[in-house]
Amino acid sequence: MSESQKAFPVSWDQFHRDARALAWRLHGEGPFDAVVCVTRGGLVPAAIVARELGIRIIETVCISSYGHDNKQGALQVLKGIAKEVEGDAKGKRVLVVDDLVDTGATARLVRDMLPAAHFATVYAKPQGRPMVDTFITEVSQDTWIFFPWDTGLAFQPPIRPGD
Ligand SMILES: O=P(O)(O)OC[C@H]1O[C@H](OP(=O)(O)OP(=O)(O)O)[C@H](O)[C@@H]1O
Ligand code: HPA
Ligand SMILES: [Mg+2]
Repeated sequence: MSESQKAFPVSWDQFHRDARALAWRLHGEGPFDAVVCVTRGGLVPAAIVARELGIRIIETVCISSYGHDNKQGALQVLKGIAKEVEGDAKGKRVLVVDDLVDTGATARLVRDMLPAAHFATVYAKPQGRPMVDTFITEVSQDTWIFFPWDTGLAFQPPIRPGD
């Protein structure tokens, strides 16, 4: 995260509520036969959505691009999608779940693999938003979202410095 970016910390509680809200919205879009989860960020929302919608076939597509410095590097597909989940219709009745879309590069790559799938994220930034079919909360492009699995409780200095 650079100094000009705003921080948007998300607690476990808030994330669960937002992922459940996503499941409610997706309930009207299905039915879906399988979930394809974009690891690793998509693992937690995929578990929540699959539980709510009664989907028991869960596949992963393993993609990495952002390092610990939160800078985007080249997209790397570490594992593709199994043929039996992809199906003949290139992802018809398949729900793809990720935690967020930022530039849209990851979503574009997965859409190329599964053009007929429904793509859902919990959060979306404006640049990547056109790549997503369903999302819950939009944040500005200059916001960095901090997920609960990446953070912990820490002292916060007061807004007004002093003692
Ligand atoms: O829209 P984009 O600019 O492509 O960014 C969004 C992607 O970046 C993050 O994944 P990351 O590559 O950091 O890997 P991770 O899920 O393992 O944290 C996030 O989970 C999305 O998958
Ligand atoms: O805002 C973000 N937060 C966490 N991971 C991310 N990967 C891309 N953008 C983000
Ligand atoms: Mg990811």
